[in-house]
Amino acid sequence: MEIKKQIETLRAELRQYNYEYYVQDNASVSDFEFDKKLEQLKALEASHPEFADLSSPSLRVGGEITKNFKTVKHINRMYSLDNSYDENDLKDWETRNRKIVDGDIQYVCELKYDGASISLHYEQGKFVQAVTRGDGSQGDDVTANVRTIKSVPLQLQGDNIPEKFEIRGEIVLPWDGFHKMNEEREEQGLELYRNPRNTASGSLKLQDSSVVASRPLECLLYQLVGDNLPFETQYAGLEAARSWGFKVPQESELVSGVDGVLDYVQKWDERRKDLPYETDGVVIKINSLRQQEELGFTAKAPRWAMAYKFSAEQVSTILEEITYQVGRTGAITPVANLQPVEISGTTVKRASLHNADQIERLDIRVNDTVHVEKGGEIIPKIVAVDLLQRPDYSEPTTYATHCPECNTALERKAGEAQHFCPNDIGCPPQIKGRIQHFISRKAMDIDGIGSETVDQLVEAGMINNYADLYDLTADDILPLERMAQKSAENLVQGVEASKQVEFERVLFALGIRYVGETVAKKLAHHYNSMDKLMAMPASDDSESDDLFSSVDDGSAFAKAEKIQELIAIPEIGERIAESVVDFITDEKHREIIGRLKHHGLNMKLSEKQLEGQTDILASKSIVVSGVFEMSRTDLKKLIEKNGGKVSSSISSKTDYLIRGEKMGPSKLEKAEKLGVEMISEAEFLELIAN
Ligand SMILES: NC(=O)c1ccc[n+]([C@@H]2O[C@H](COP(=O)([O-])OP(=O)(O)OC[C@H]3O[C@@H](n4cnc5c(N)ncnc54)[C@H](O)[C@@H]3O)[C@@H](O)[C@H]2O)c1
Ligand SMILES: [Zn+2]
Repeated sequence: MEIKKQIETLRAELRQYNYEYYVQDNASVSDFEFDKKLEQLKALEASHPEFADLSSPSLRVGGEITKNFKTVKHINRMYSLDNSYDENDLKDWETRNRKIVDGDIQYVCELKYDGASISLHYEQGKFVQAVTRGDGSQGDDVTANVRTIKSVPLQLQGDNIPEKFEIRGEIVLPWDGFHKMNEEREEQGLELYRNPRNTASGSLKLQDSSVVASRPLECLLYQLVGDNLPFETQYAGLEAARSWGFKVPQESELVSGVDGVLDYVQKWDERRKDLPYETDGVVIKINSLRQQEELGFTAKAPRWAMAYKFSAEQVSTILEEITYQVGRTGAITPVANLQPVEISGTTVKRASLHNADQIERLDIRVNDTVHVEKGGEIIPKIVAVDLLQRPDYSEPTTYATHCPECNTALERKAGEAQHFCPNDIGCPPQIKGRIQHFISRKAMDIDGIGSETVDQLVEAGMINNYADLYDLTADDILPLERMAQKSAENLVQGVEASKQVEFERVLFALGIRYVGETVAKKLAHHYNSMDKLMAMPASDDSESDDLFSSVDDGSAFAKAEKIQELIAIPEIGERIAESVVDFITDEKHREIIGRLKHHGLNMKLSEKQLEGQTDILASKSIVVSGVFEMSRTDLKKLIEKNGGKVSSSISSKTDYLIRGEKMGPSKLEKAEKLGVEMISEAEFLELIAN
C-alpha cells in the first residue's frame, strides 16, 4: 500500500510538472529535480511491476496539445529520447544493440539542441505544415507561426527530393536574440524571460504570427522521416537535407564505438559554450537506417538513439541574505546573496530569485544550503534547497513589503509575478533610471551624458526628471566634479540636438510602463500626435482645447473609455492600455510632458511619416469579424492608415462591419438588429481605393 501510494504521488507530481513545462512554458521545478523524481518513479516501477500503468509519465512523451491551435494527428509518431548519464549506460546500450542487429554498428553523434521539437511537412518540395510534438501522437498545427521563421525553407531546391516527407527538428532561440528580447523586457519593466528554451516554445504558441515573426527564432533540423527516403544512413540524410536548403548544423560526426562517442561528448562539453544557441547534451544515433528499423521503438523513445546529457554545472553553498533590487520602472527583483563559490571558473556571490512566487515554490530561506546552477542563464540560479541541512531555527521567508530605496509600500498587480514600487517620481533608482532611459541610444540618444553624469546631476539636486535636462545651461553644470568646459558644452548641445528626435522615439523615451519601442511606434502611428494620444474622451463629444490641463475628478468614466479606445488598437492589450492611461492622466506626468512640448520636442509625426495616410475613413468606427484573405492585423492596419477606428464590439456607433468567412452568429444578429452596414473585404478595399 505504502509503495503504491508513493508511485501514485510521483506520477501525479510528474504529470503536473510536465503540464507546467510543456503547456505553460513555465516550469516550477528545475530539470534536475524533475529528472530525479522520474528516475525514482522508474526504479519503483521496475521493482513493483504489479503497479504498472500504461499512462505513467515514465512511459509517455511529456507534452500535450493545446486548445488554441488545430490538433493534428502525427502520421509518424514523435518520440522523446532515452537518457544515459555515463560510460556504463552507453556500454549497456551498445551491448543490447549488438544482440539485436547484425554487422558493424556506426554511430552519428549530434548535438542536442535545447528548444521546442517540431515536425515540418513538405510536399512537392514545398513547405505545407508544421506540427509540435504535443503528446507524441498528436500536436498543435503551428504552420502560420513557423512560416515566419527565416531558416525554414518554403521551397526546396536540389536533387532527389522525395514527393512527400517530414523533417524533424528543433525551434531554438539563439543567445543573441534571447538577450536582445530580454533587454527590451527590461526597458519595459517586465519580468525577464528565464531561458531560450521556454521562450522559443512560448513563441511558437503565440496567436499572432506577426509577433512571432519579430522574434529571432531559428529552426535546426536533424531527422528525415518518410517512406522510401533516397539514402541509407542517418548521416547521408543530414547531408541530403542540408543540400535541399535546410539548416542542418555542421557539428555532427560519424564515429564507431562507445569510445568515439565519449570523445565527442568531451569535446563538445567544452566547445558548446561558443555555440550561438543552447545545447544540453549529445544525441547518439545508429547510422544505418536498416539497423534502426530492426531496433524499432519503445512506447516513449527510439531504441536506436540515446541522449547523453551534459552535466549542468552545479554546486551547493549557503544563502546568507536576501536583498531586493529596484529597477528603472520600479520592478523589484529579489537577489540571493551567497557564500562565494566557484562554478565553471567564475566566483559566484549572487543568484537571481526571480520573484516572490519562486521563493515560495522552492521554500527558499536564509541560512539554507542551496544548489546553484549555472546553466543556460547568465545569472546563476538556485535550483533546489537541501532540506536535510536546514537549521532548526529556520523560518519561512517573508517577502519585502516596502521599497528598500524609498520605503514606499510595494504593490503587486493581479496576475503579475513582480512586485513594484509605485513611487515613480520620488524613488531614487527610478528617478535616475527614467532619465537614463530617456537619454539612451534607442530613445532620445543624447550624446554627452553618461549614466554617471545623470547620477551626479540627480544627486546634486539639479535635475529631478527628464524635462529638467532642457533647463540646464553650461554654467549650471560646470561646478560639478570632473566637468570640463568642453564636456559641459557637449552636454547642452546634445540636449538641444535631441529636439530633432522623431515623435515615436520621444514617446518611447517617456518610459511608460509596458511601452517599449514597438508599442511606442504603434501608438505614435495610430494617434499621430501626443495631443490625440492624451485627449480624453469627453462626454459632450467636443475635445477640450486645453489638453495639458488636469483631468477633472469625475473622470473614471473617461478613463475607462480611453482604455477601451486603446485596447481596440491591434496588439495593444489591457495591461498596456491601463498603464498608458495611468500615465497620461497623472498630473505630474502631464506637467512634464507639457514642459517637453514647450521646449520644442517632436510631439507629432513628421510630414514624411504621415505619407500614405488618408482620412477616407475619418471618424468611422469599424468592426472586423471572421476570417479574411489578408491577415486581420493587416486589415486593421489598413483601416487605421485611412483614418478609421477599429472597434472590438458592435454598437449603435458602429459605421461598418467588415464581414469575413465564418463570422459568429451573435455578431451577425446584433449587426442586423442595429442596422449596421455590412461590407465584404473586397468592398472595403474598393472603399479605400477611391
Ligand atoms: N522542470 C520541469 O518541470 C520539467 C518537466 C518536464 C520535462 N523537463 C525536462 O525536459 C527533458 C525531457 O524532455 P523531452 O521528453 O522533451 O526529452 P528531451 O528534451 O530530453 O529529448 C528529446 C528531444 O530532444 C530533441 N532533440 C534535440 N536535438 C536532437 C537531435 N539532434 N536529435 C534528436 N532529437 C533532438 C527533440 O526535440 C526530442 O524531442 C528532461 O531534461 C526534463 O528534465 C523538465
Ligand atoms: Zn521606491
